[in-house]
Amino acid sequence: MDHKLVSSWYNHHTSVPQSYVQPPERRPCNAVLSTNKKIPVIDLGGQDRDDIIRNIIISSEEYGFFQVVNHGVAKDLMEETLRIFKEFHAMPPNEKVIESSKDPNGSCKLYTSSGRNVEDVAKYWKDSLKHPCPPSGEFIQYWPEKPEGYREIVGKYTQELRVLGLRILDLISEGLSLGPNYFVGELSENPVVISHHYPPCPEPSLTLGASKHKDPNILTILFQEPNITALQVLKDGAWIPVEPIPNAFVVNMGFMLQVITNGRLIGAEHRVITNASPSRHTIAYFINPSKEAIIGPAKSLISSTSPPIYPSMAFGELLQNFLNKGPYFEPQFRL
Ligand SMILES: O=C(O)CCC(=O)C(=O)O
Ligand SMILES: [Fe+2]
Repeated sequence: MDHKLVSSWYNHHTSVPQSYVQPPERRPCNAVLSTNKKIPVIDLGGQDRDDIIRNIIISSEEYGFFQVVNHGVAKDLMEETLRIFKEFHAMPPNEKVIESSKDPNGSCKLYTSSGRNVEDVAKYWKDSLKHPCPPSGEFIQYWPEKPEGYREIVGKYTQELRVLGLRILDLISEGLSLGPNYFVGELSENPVVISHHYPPCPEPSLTLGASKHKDPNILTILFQEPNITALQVLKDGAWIPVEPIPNAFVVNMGFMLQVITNGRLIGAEHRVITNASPSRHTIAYFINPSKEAIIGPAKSLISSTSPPIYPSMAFGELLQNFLNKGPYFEPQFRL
């Protein structure tokens, strides 16, 4: 694995290897960019709870994305966590492999490109470290021990992100009248954290850091490094760049939330472009259900005038279908 990591070889190249060149229709240089739309920003510290809920629902219906400020996660903890992940990706390749291979069952994983067994038409300019981070503390013995302080800092960060995630889901369930604690328990039991590293790329116009995709989960909370714009959200055929705001988080709905809300909130498609410099790091916190949790339209959202548009299925099975069939899955899955 170590020689395959983009970070291990990118600085020996002045052009991108052919296997990283995207087909013309996917290249950032041929993309239509949105000129007048912006991802909404929501102040979670605002006084008017109803107003916050209204903004969250409108943004989730319209964009499937919003950014949050005054979210309650300490700036120092965000910076510390970003620092520790940056240090991880800067370690020698063999050390990164050792630190991320402690679980024989592979719960903690260091991968490059999409991490899928079957590659897409072209590879992606990215290395990622991924592991579960459940509130029970299970799996922590398989997390990296280096850089020093990793487990303590990432443990603290993921606990705080869980609090924030459940708070946002609570506001969503109130906004949609799903009833209290709708997402507490099996719908949010299996969170995962991924630290993405997008090294500098000599030909950003030809490459992508991550493909166009919907997240296959309930909700994602992303911390992106300031000053580098690379995340783009697809709306009405044009890409909206998600400008980083210092100390803000980007929040997006996953496909499972789209199903639960019977298509009312959208799991928007998004992708990541590359930059000539500097390198970019992001931290994605994914709220995932347990494998057995049944994902289907919430009963309170369906009626004779609003029938279910999706069937119900165990998360494990739904995820497999979603990952195996890719973009063809969603139209097939509709009732
Ligand atoms: O790194 C980013 O900007 C986005 C990552 C992402 O979309 C994901 O992990 O699903
Ligand atoms: Fe994503």
